[in-house]
Amino acid sequence: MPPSRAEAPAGARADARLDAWRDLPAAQQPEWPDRARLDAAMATLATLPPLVFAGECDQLKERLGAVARGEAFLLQGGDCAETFAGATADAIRGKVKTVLQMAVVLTYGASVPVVKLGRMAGQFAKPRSSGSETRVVDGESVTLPAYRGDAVNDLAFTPEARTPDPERLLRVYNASAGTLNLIRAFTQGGFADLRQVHEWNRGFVRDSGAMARYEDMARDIERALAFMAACGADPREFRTVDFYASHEALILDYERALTRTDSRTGLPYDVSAHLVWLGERTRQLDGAHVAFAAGIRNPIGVKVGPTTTPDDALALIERLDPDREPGRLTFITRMGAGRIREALPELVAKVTASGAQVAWVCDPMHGNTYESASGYKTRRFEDVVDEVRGFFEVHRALGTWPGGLHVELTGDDVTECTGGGGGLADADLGTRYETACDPRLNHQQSLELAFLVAEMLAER
Ligand SMILES: O=C[C@H](O)[C@H](O)COP(=O)(O)O
Ligand SMILES: C=C(OP(=O)(O)O)C(=O)O
Ligand SMILES: [Mn+2]
Repeated sequence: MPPSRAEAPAGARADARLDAWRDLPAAQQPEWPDRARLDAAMATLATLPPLVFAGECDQLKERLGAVARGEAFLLQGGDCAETFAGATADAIRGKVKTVLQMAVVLTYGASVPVVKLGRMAGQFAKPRSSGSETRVVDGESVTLPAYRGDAVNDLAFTPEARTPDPERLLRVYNASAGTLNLIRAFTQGGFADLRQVHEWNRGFVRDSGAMARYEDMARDIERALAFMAACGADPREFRTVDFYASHEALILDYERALTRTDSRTGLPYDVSAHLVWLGERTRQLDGAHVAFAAGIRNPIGVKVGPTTTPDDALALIERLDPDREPGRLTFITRMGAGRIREALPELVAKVTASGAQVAWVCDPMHGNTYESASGYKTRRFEDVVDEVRGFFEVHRALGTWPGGLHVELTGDDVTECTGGGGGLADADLGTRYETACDPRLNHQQSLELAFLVAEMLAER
């Protein structure tokens, strides 16, 4: 049926808003060699089914509203950069399992629901500090375009691999669809059963010497489960979990091609993920990314680094959440362990004083990256923990809610971050350094962080 005359102008207005970013400066966009091929790939994407349903985005928004009110805690985790080769059943299972294991421990510590959100099923594009990379190859200095994620080019250091290829964006769609399908199967099909997840945690604490100090908490969780069962809680209630998908909305052509009108409400949603976030490098108030995010109805995250002023934060709220909708806006702070205690208080205090209710989430990874003596990009587990501790201290002093944790992690036993109970040293980094971009916490470090944060939550 053709749209009624009354509806047509509204639709046209909505489209104009969704495309307003095209006239603005867009940071960190690939230099596609052939615009026509990009347009053809985007035309194909625009015909493909949504990856998520707008109603699910609304449900996540509601839950993030609870996070903002201090009634829930957010756990957001996954790779820095997903890769096509890494979208295997084992790797996906490992990440889902790690997030679920962490969530059980955090739920116990927080005594509120934990919202589970993967940096998964779409996290294929990366902003970079430099647009190019120089290496010495066969004694000669060679400079090529930087790797910008599998969405854009390939990690191999050759001119062919590093040339941006827009057809990769169709592979992003396919890899995201496959990943999301398996996540849904795992989390709805019995893999996520609370008793099973707890058994994994118990086994892990028992078998890993480094985790022995958490045995008491594991036993307490066991008792809580037995108590619930004794009270007659229906075990079927604990067989499934809601698990959402998120990624950085970096490549705006891709995000726009997957933006659709919700058939129920007529409102636009970016159906490439439940939540999308803007990065520290792309959150300019007059830039294309903020304009794009302003036009969609998904819950939105914004990374905020140590140079963010309270005025920046208030202006972001005005642009992205003018109606002060609960759960619409999450600030993901990434200050660095050395800066958080000075940089965060004024930001939180002024945003709170303005009456805006945002969710505050701690990314303790991106402010703590450095190059190790052995030449690997790494992070110290102790710095990660210290930043989270600073985050809790600041919120405690202000009487605000430390709403969640955003971490780069994998379920594999990689050696990318140093420290933790396993005592991973600088010299160990080369043993299994597999990330395509930033160093991730491995399975053990992730669980250890969850137990430590559960203690911080319980102390509140
Ligand atoms: O994941 C975040 C960024 O893409 C990453 O930290 C940038 O890393 P770079 O400084 O190596 O470009
Ligand atoms: C690019 C990232 O972070 P930030 O924008 O905070 O640097 C990231 O989350 O991988
Ligand atoms: Mn990263």
